[in-house]
Amino acid sequence: MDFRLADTFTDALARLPAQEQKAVKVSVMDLQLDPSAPGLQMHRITASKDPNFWSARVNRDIRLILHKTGASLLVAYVDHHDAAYAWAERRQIETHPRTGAVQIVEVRERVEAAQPDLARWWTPEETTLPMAAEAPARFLFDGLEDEALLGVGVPEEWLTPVRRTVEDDFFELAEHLPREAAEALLEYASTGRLEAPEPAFVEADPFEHPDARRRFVTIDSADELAAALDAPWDRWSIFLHPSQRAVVERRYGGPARATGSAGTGKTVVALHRAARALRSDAEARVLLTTFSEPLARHLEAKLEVLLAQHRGAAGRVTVASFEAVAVELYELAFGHRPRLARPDQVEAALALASAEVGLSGFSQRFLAVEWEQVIDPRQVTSAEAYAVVPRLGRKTRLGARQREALWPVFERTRARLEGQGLMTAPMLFNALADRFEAHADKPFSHVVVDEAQDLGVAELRLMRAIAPSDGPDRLFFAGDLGQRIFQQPFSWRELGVDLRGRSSTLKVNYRTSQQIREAADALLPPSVRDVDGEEADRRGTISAFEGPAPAISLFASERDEQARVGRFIREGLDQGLAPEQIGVFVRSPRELPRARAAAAEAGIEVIEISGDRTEAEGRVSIGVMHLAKGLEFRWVAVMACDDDVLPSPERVDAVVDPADLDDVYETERHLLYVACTRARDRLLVTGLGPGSEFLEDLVRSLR
Ligand SMILES: Nc1ncnc2c1ncn2[C@@H]1O[C@H](COP(=O)(O)OP(=O)(O)OP(=O)(O)O)[C@@H](O)[C@H]1O
Repeated sequence: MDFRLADTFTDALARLPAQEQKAVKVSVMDLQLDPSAPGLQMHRITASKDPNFWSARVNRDIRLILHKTGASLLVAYVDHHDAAYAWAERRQIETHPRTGAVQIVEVRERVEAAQPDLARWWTPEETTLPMAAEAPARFLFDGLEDEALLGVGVPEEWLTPVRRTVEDDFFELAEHLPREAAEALLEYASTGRLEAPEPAFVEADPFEHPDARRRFVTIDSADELAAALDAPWDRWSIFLHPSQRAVVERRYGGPARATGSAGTGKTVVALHRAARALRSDAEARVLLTTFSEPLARHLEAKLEVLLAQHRGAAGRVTVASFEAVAVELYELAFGHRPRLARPDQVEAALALASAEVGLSGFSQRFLAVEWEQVIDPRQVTSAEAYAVVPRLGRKTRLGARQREALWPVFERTRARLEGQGLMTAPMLFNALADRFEAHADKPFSHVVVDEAQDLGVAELRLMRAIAPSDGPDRLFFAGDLGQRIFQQPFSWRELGVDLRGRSSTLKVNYRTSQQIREAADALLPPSVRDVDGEEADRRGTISAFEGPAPAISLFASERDEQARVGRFIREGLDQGLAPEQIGVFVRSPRELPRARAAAAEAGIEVIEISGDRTEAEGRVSIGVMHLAKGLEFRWVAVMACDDDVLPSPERVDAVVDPADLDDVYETERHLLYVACTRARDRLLVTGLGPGSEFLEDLVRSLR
């Protein structure tokens, strides 16, 4: 007999107090060992339309709800006695006649009995369209055939309510529908496209249908059960969206990538891929890497959840930032720690070299950009190499003469840094890439990279060099081109990382409400292509839940702005949020005092997000937008979006190549997008009037 858990059970378990959770876990473990479990005093729930629902006694008050058939025992729910019975009486578990997926379906009569006002959904003749003052309401799905609605998993009994849904009712209705149906309808409501039905899943076990697997998990061992019961609040660790699962389970013959807008679960997919490599291959040595150490620590904590019952696996995985892993590998390979040059040391070396050579006609700024974007990452180490290096995307053309004149400056700069025993980060990555490219013996069997949009040329070379180039699933990248804030675009294919046919886009946003996501998406083009022509398309993305629209306010003075953000923070705290569930972001350190002042207005302590820490109990997190990446908060305020703050005037002024201006604008937009998409439930964007030009797109999306 198959033993299964439903997400409705793990969600309900997560809501119980710790003591009761413990008792429930013991009962569920007993049940797995012996499905007849006489100690649990099972009773059929006769008031349910579904004859297979049973209750099982955990203690005097708590009841498990089980769904038993000849072939399957499903733990469906848990709650206090009356609430548990009411849950089962209101539902039935059935295989959808068209899709073939098992669903938990709410029974019409019970819904009507519990919420009489919803009876209107089934009485179309009485449903009249409410008259709105501005836009007249309309039935959202009136034009769809039954067959189309059934094809996306709408239960038969719910066809009428779906047909009669008006916009204001939609999210309430969606709560009652299986997720696959709600998502398909939401996509239809926002794009006018209804996904084509999959061929029905007739032969196989209906619990194995991809839509069933997002809510039911089959448990094969006591270890698996313990892992699921230990972290019931980490839904992502067990229940994946079919599009996530497809990427997690696919066997890739070459490097592969998952893209998707912020919050679609790219990190979740990266974590599952790393865990899968570790579990499926006892010899695997996996690198899971991302762009900063705090994010690496977040990944590590989450990976622990996935590997809770695979103790041996933990010793075979390294979780570290791009730079930290490079430093560690360098030490192992060369026997000493690299000393990394600070930006001011590089600038000083360039200035000295330029003076020594007597270079004229090129600004200091030009030299710095040429070094940062061409010479250093592309490891140009000779005049001959510089003469032919492609200066991708640079609009300032450099003829042979000019390159000849410039080369001695870069040569001396490199020599000076080396003489001081210093390396830049790209030098470090390239030195290691050279070393490992030449060796058949690689430090890792699998490399999984999160935040891959911010890999530079040298980092990508390194990632490619430290895992074998043959064999499946060696290199996996998760990233969103719309969140690129550090690196210039370049061709991955030119570096031997060809993603053609192995790039997938995730479309369901689990983090951010529909309203916040729609506003933030307005900051970016709907679809972008990378240098190699691979498309990342944000169209058709939907959020798993809805909430209030974001608020955008401009003020005449910083004091007024701070008072508004202070009230926002206080409101969150008064509504029961923990301070660490609130984040406040600004463009640069110069604006941080404004965030501090706002928190002071709310009478709450802050922690400043840094390279080492992102949150602290009892404190609101404040930080610059660059460090917002990968984080999430229930409520977010993005402050100081003034017209002379965003885009950063320093960056705009420093542009020497006209091509860079577009890139500065693009990455400044990305920063605002990253900051806004950290919000789960509420977003407030503020600034001094007239405000950043980027706010116009946000405002337009709210009209
Ligand atoms: N299948 C799932 N079930 C439940 N929650 C999920 C699922 N997938 C993702 N989430 C949750 O959604 C949120 C966003 O996921 P994640 O951080 O993986 O997204 P992302 O695409 O990497 O975001 P970003 O681009 O902003 O870094 C997280 O809180 C995560 O736990």
